[in-house]
Amino acid sequence: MLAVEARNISKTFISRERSSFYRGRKKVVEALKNVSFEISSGEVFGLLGPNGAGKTTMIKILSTLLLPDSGEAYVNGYDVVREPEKVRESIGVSLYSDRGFYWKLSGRENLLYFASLYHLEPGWAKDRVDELLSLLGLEEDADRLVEEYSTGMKSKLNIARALLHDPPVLFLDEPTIGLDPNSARKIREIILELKKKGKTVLLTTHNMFEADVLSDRVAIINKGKILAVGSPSDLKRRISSKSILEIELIGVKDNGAFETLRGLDGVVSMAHQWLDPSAGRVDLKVILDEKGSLREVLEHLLRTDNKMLSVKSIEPTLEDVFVYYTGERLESQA
Ligand SMILES: Nc1ncnc2c1ncn2[C@@H]1O[C@H](COP(=O)(O)OP(=O)(O)OP(=O)(O)O)[C@@H](O)[C@H]1O
Repeated sequence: MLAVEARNISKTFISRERSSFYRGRKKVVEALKNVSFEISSGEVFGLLGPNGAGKTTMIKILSTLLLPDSGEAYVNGYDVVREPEKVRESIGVSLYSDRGFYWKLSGRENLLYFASLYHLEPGWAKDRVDELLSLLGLEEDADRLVEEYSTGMKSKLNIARALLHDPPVLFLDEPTIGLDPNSARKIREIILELKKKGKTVLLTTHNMFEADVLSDRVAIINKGKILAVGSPSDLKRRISSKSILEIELIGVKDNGAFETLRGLDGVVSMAHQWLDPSAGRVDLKVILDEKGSLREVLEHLLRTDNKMLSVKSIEPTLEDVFVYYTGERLESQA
């Protein structure tokens, strides 16, 4: 059975820029362009893409918080536009941008308050809150004020709130962003625990490791378009006949030092990331097909006046799949 179905969803935002120079200039952003995908019941599905790719917009549409301009979407079989109440009963949502807790209440009091908003029967709600505090590992901090919570604790509380009414489908927007490695690992364990309980999870992330370890299937999204969908191993297999080089350079003045590589025979895609702009340190990924030559790439780079710190031939990761399809890195560039 399909838990989520999106068919040709498009969404454009029109806003006014507020810069003093271009006061009121109209800005049009096509956040989603004909996006389609399906998620089976019980699946963990990752939407992987960089900042601004359209991931949160997609989650907001599926959560009935935003209306699509065109296209159709169904959650748990219900139409997000025509049956929003039924959709809301079926989902738990944890949006990165909106934690919205009451800081002067404890974690437990917050959950009990939100349970009352969901009209959960008070006796049942108390047990449910205890169960969720334990699932999320928040028992010890349950009676502290939320204003004293760390970012990780607030993220866990956010997921607990999404689970209060025991919905079959969960939408988690960047569930581990800004967390220390331990808290991030804990959240990932919780997501896998939820999968074991039969929940369907749609998570958005710009972290390829997270998408890889958690998702049954991943959709790679960039600039409002889905570029590829498949299991992490499927996606990596699509580029397994290519050679992926990771080259670290120092003393690079500008992109011109490596951009000309694109013209070399056999270079199918490449993307860079500035590691330390003041020292000109750049991490460069180059994807070659069978016509490409490592020697030619290195000779080309040595002709410029930067230094090569390391060259590695690596196994494909989801980030390389992203580079292959977009010619960009997933992480932000300087
Ligand atoms: N309410 C809005 N008004 C105008 N533009 C918007 C609005 N919401 C989103 N956008 C724009 O739509 C695009 C997609 O944004 P969205 O938040 O969906 O991306 P994202 O993939 O979730 O990235 P991030 O992780 O940075 O939130 C961006 O260019 C964003 O600036």
